[in-house]
Amino acid sequence: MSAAPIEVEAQLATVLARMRALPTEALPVALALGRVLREPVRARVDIPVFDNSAMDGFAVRFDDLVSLPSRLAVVADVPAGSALDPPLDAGQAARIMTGAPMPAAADTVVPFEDTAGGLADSLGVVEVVRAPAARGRHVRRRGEDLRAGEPLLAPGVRLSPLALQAMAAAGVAQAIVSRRPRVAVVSTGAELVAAGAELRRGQIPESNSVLLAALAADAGAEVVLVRSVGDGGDDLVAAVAEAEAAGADALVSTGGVSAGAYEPVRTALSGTMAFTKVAMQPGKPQGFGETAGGMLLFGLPGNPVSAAVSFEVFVRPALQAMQGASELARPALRLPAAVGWRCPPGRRQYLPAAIDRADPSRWRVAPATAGGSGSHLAGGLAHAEAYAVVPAETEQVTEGDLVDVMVVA
Ligand SMILES: Nc1nc2c(c(=O)[nH]1)N[C@H]1C(S)=C(S)[C@@H](COP(=O)(O)OP(=O)(O)OC[C@H]3O[C@@H](n4cnc5c(N)ncnc54)[C@H](O)[C@@H]3O)O[C@H]1N2
Ligand code: MOO
Repeated sequence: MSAAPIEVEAQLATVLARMRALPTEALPVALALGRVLREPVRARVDIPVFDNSAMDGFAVRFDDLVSLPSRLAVVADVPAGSALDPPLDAGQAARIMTGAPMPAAADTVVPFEDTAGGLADSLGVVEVVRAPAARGRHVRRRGEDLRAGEPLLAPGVRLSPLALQAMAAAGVAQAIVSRRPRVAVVSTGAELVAAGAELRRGQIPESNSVLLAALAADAGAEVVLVRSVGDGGDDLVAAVAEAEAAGADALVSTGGVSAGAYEPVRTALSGTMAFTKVAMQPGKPQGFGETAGGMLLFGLPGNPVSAAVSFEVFVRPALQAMQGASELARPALRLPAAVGWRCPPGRRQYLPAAIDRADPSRWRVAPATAGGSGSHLAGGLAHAEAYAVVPAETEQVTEGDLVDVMVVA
């Protein structure tokens, strides 16, 4: 562990170089939320599908409204879903509802509100009292949003509820998406007991597996195994075998990668993982490798904040790449610091942070805890929604300095 630490980008490049895209699967659009699209989607139908009314009222010929009030004979009734296309002569109108197809003979819609009788007196003769501003008013044109065959979504997009709606509206029934990465989470440490259990001296609640399983699921993964093992390497090796048997694409462990006497990951997995010091705080010791069977191994440091930051910096981009996502990074902002804080010398700082939104036109970033950047300050994560990312050369952030912010919530 005496070699000089390597840059974050160098370690990330090592990780990403090993990534292979997972297989694809076809899913009904309604089940594709959060999946990464792997094939382009084109509209199958026009949006709107046909010229239709934007208002409840009357489909008319604009030329019939040159002098007001204008009395027109209502010769048809066209509800939404109707296939009718009633012919209209001069002086005739059709009652029409929002979303119903425009009669080919009409060019404009007059809402009920602009007639003398309104809905109550709408099947007989309509007296138009206010004219639409122009021909075509209140008519939604076929294909004005999107035409059948036009591109709708590109591969690499993670499907949001809005994107799913657009697909369905364009008549697309299924999406070709990435299979979810299968992730196993293994905490190591003899001191760890399940949260809520009685603690004897030396023991602490196990929290990293909760964190990492949630982060993995949030990154689109299926968590196939969660284990907490002691410091004996055998249990860890058994957990690795169990993860492979469960078909895991990646195993994310925490703890046991630094310089102590009992480091199960470093010792038991030394043949399959490389251990590195990375110039970041927290998250300095990192392990990464791959089993003979092709399961990726991420050996993250055990300190809770170190585990959280390491996941963001290395594991999340890797899971994104496996899914074929075009965007590997979290959204980034540059915000002024609300207060000053100290930074570790020579290591890029990832400080759990909260965003002060009091002034909507000037968000500011502040440390999530008063305690600063200690990697053991798990309680501070309760209020963290971002990391302030400060270059290795910076020793002090001063109030008002612009800081890079990685938004994670
Ligand atoms: N002599 C040195 N000691 C340490 C170095 C070093 O360079 N030289 N690096 C320090 C840094 S930086 C970190 S980070 C840690 C990483 O240590 P490990 O990855 O080996 O992790 P552990 O020692 O097992 O645990 C560290 C810390 O985190 C707590 N922990 C671990 N797992 C969990 C869990 N699942 N849930 C909650 N808390 C957990 C554990 O109790 C320890 O307090 O090493 C430094 N030491
Ligand atoms: O790298 Mo450790 O993660 O500083 O606490």
